[in-house]
Amino acid sequence: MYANILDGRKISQEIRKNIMDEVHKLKLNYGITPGLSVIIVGDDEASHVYVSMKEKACKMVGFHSEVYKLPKETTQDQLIKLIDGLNHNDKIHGILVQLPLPEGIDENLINSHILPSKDVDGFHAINTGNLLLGEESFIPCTPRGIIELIKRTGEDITGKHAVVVGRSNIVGKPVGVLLLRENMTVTICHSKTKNIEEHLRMADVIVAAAGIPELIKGNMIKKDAIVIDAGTRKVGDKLVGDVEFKEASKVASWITPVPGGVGPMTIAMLLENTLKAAKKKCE
Ligand SMILES: Nc1nc(=O)c2c([nH]1)NC[C@@H]1CN(c3ccc(C(=O)N[C@@H](CCC(=O)O)C(=O)O)cc3)C=[N+]21
Repeated sequence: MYANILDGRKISQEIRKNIMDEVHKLKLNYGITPGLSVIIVGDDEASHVYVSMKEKACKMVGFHSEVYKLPKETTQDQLIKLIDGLNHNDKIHGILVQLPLPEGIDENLINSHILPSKDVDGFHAINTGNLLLGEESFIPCTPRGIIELIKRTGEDITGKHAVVVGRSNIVGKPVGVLLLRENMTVTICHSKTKNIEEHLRMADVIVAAAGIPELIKGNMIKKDAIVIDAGTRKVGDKLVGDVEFKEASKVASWITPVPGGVGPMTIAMLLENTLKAAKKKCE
């Protein structure tokens, strides 16, 4: 094993500890307890696991947490009514609708009903637009977590080449914008890219967000690259990333494990975004 491990579990614990202290101060000085509502529709097993992890994380840092578990037959109108109520609820500072939503529900439409100031996922068009413009906004949790991990390497990435694999609205696109903000040269590859391997071999930083288990092999990675793996898929009873970890860790300088890398950071950033939303109340 050559690479250094970017331990997302450990880093997220540090972040959570800081959040706990901040929550304590917020309660003491302003009587505010940060509140997060998570809405989940349908019975996708993995989604329910993620949502209970979020709920647990909220409780651990002293947030008020509400989870709305709705049946898969829930209509768009019912969802919008629930969101409207939460928009007006002073106890709730952050609202998150777990994705993916069942077929027939328009995710962008649903997200557009969340008040931008409570949109802790950063998926509302206003936050997405402000991110692109470089204005103050809520930044999506996984991309934020990825940048945080890259910063923790201590390496200077200015002017270096980042290759993102995946162009989703949740990870690929926003992380591309954030890497650009860090002054990297950014290539975004996707399922239609003709020569992914060629791009990958030039990368100083690889962000894998394709959702294809072990798509990226060790021989596609430049020596001493930083490799961030945002893929998580269950293969049998094992959680597998987009990177073939064993081979990749022989060439990369830094690498994230799956599990224990990007996943825990996503949740830590959700807590940070919710804390930020609550703090806005004391300005
Ligand atoms: N509106 C919305 N916001 C999201 O942030 C969102 C979403 N929808 N839909 C699904 C994805 C996925 N996601 C993860 C969060 C934590 C882990 C995580 O902590 N994973 C653990 C392992 C978990 C396990 O054991 O299954 C790890 O990587 O160590 C993974 C995935 C948030 N997402």
